[in-house]
Amino acid sequence: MAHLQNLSSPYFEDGFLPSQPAVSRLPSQWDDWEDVLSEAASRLGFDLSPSPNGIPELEEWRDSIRKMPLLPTQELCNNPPVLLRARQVLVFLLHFYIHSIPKLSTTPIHIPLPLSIPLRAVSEHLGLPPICTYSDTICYNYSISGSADCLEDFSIHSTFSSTQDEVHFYRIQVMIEHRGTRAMSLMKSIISAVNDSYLRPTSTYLDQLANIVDEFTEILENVRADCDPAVFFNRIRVWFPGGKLVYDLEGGKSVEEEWMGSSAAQSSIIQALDAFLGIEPLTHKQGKYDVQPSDGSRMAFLARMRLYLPADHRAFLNELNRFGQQIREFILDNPDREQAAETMEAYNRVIDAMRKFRSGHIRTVALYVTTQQGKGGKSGGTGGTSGIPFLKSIRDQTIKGRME
Ligand code: HEM
Repeated sequence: MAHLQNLSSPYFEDGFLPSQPAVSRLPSQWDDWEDVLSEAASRLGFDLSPSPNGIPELEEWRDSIRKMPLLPTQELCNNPPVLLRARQVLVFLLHFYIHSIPKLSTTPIHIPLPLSIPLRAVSEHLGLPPICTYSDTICYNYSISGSADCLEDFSIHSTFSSTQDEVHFYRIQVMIEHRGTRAMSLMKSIISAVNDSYLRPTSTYLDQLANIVDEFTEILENVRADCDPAVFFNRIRVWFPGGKLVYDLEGGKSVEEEWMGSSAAQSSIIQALDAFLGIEPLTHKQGKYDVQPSDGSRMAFLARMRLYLPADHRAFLNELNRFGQQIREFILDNPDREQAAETMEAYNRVIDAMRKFRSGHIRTVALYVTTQQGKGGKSGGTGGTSGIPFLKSIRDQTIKGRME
């Protein structure tokens, strides 16, 4: 059997959170960005929410973006924690900018040079699109104080709405990614056991992996403790969507691009589980609920969401996906049928845990999105999907991954 996986990958040790978390403020050279961001949070966060008419009185704030000096990015690229904060500040400025503009016509929004140029340079360096992603709201937006045992140990650097609800919403996701580190190290042990053709340790580690996914479900359901569904729906998620944007470039040029918004569908740890279990051909298969951008390109939603992960994560997940096919064959074709049956049971427990996670997630979306829509909001997910019907289709595909 081919040994496909490079076990020295740092993702098996550190998970997908950066090994050095982002700093909470950029050095003074980039004060212009930080100051305009603080200004946005204080003006936009507390009592204003974006509406179809935008927030015309914030024209003055938007003008300060246009008048910012064009700051350099070269030095940022040599200092990862500072680079990650720069990326996060720039995408938050971008989303404050685009979602505060009155949407009176369908004309794409121009992103002014002082924002567009550094944002595109930093994004290119990280292999991320020039739009807000899950990495920005979650992975580059926290620091740990304490032992990381409880949500309060995670400090969140920036929010759109300046609400505690948004802080809690982000903390839930940071904690899942943080616990994901243990999932990644178990995946490494399983790959190693499979490479050595050991069935028994494979079962033990699969059982432990199922427990971690169960823990994800518990953490997810705790979102209700401190994030009010109406606040989430009306004041938080409204900042996440992407759109068709025209990024100004030097020399009077510009480029028009369409990007989807930030969604936890861009979580590397959940994508890693699908890849590792070999169920990507099911969950990443094109289906009737996949949203497609207006450029005519067709792709399954979760496969498209992978394009919103940092380039290094994408490359790693593609490799992990090849292992996923291998673990299924290892169990199905193993000559030791008795022990293989036990391992299959353990594998199915992980699939069941993923199903439970996705069912818990659907209940959460029903409360935070569907119920709120009934109160007059706009439908669908921030990634542009139909929401529940799409999520149910992914959950049902997950169950098909069970081995008999
Ligand atoms: C208030 C809480 C949440 C709401 C309202 C919510 C909403 C949604 C929606 C509407 C989608 C569909 C895709 C889109 O259009 O964006 C989605 C997808 C997804 N969300 Fe959430 N979400 C929440 C919390 C979480 C958390 C804490 C996680 C954990 C990392 C998570 C993980 C995912 C994943 C992995 C997908 C892709 C579908 C799948 O793999 O099953 N979500 N979410």
